[in-house]
Amino acid sequence: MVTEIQLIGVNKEYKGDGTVTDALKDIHLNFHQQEFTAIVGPSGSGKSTLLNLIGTLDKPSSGKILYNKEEIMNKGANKIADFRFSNIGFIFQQFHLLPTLTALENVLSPLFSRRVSFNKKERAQEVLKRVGLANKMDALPSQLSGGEQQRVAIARAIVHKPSWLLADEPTGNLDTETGKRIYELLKELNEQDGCSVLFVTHDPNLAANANRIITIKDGTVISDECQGGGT
Ligand SMILES: Nc1ncnc2c1ncn2[C@@H]1O[C@H](COP(=O)(O)OP(=O)(O)OP(=O)(O)O)[C@@H](O)[C@H]1O
Repeated sequence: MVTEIQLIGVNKEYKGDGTVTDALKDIHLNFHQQEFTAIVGPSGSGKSTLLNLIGTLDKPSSGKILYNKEEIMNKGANKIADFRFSNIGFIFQQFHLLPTLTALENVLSPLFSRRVSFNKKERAQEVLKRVGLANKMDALPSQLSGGEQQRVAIARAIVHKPSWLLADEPTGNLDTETGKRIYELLKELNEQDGCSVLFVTHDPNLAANANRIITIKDGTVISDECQGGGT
């Protein structure tokens, strides 16, 4: 299990149409197991880029990211995918559910073609119950509210038992009250199930309740504050 993630001198540039965007510049950060961290900053400051790099969805242009002191992105594509499957769950603002699959099938989808030590269907049912959707397993995404869809997406993100949950504006598409409940669920997964959580948010109230707040501006970390225990 990955207990520590270290970013050492990480840069990310995007090249295209003759322009180069320096999305992240010389980032040095350490993340530890069971932290509950908010990443904040203005639009375009590099928050999603940071999350994608930590989640092995993309490679730094230079610098290193170490997982328990090991570099993963220099391995082959299959090894990287296996690593991601074992360790990381993603949650997005837009939910990204497959519209023709039921809630249960959506939650099962990361397990297709994967060999696991548990019963897939039982595990999917268990995580749907865990997020409060025991009575919606057979519903299609179109039959669910935004908050319920995000719960399905969270169940899908944790079905393979990752130790790190990376959430890119998980409440960005939800009204304040629903967003708060989704936030509470992430907090519960952190405190009760031991998931490390890194989440990007524009909501200062949600960020204020995290244990650690990292502020990014123009691709650099301008502050990194730990606070005693959150709520
Ligand atoms: N695939 C890409 N190709 C080119 N430029 C990109 C790409 N992805 C992001 N960028 C640029 O990199 C910078 C950082 O983008 P990023 O999405 O990480 O910011 P963000 O802080 O998450 O923004 P927001 O809060 O608006 O989602 C921006 O200038 C953006 O335009």
